[in-house]
Amino acid sequence: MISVVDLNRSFGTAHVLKDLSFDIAPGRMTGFVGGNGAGKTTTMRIILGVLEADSGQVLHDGKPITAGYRAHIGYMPEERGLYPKMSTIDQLVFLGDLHGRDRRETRTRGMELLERLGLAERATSPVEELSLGNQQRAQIAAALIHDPVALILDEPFSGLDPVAVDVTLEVLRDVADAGAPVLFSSHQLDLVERLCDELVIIAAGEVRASGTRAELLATADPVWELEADADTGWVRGMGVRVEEFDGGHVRFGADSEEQAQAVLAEAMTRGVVHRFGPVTHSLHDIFKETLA
Ligand SMILES: Nc1ncnc2c1ncn2[C@@H]1O[C@H](COP(=O)(O)OP(=O)(O)OP(=O)(O)O)[C@@H](O)[C@H]1O
Repeated sequence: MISVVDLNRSFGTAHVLKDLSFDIAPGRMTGFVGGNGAGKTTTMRIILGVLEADSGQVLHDGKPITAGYRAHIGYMPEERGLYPKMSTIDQLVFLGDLHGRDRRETRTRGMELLERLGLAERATSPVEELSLGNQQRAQIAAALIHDPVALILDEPFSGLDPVAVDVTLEVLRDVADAGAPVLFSSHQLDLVERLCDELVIIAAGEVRASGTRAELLATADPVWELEADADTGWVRGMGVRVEEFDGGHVRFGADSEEQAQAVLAEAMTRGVVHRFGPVTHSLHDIFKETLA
């Protein structure tokens, strides 16, 4: 388990991380979501030790994280950092060297990774000759080449086509399934919704919500929708919270299923009901609500 505990960090007068705390559990994919400038990259850089916090701690299994453990984390930084003139496979072997890995084994492992990521045919091309999406795949391979004990990935899916997203996801899932904690930031909520086991939503350097997808969805206020052939303005008098109203269509929050059913019963005495039921929330709704 990697834990960040009460992290604070300022740049000049801007206080960008404020008592930020969350866990990255082993064997889980944790999505780190927040708007531009929320503090995701700053947090990741502090976890990796490339930036210092003003206060707070990064723990590994409850103890201060060590340089030795950090060296074995697979990191994909926001500022991508491969050597443009070096071929992808040589790059991977070079990174393996830095981790003291056997060159022949690293080359084999590198080719396997490139194969899985759909980049094997370009293995010997200089990185600068790859398309942006393929450079991104090469970066993912670079984060994985030393069999990392944990993964911290800054926007790993940006710029990837849907097929590449799927293969990358499989590869990351394998790392998590092997027991490593995996944290990735993303703006793409649909992806986060599909990919991650746990979510941490931050805004202005503070955690606004965290938990599993189901836990977050359960925190959302239950909302119902009613569509009838007659005007539904009377719903306002039923003691529920009307969120949207447009003639025969109304969306409202109720404290209980019974209260919502009472609205349905009333609607049926007034005319034909075309549709009635609870509204299924998406993470997108939660995200908007959390950041509102
Ligand atoms: N080296 C720095 N010097 C000054 N300000 C910085 C520095 N690094 C980050 N900041 C500021 O800290 C805040 C948080 O930035 P950070 O990059 O962590 O956000 P983010 O959530 O990763 O955003 P994005 O999704 O846009 O990448 C921003 O206001 C940013 O301008």
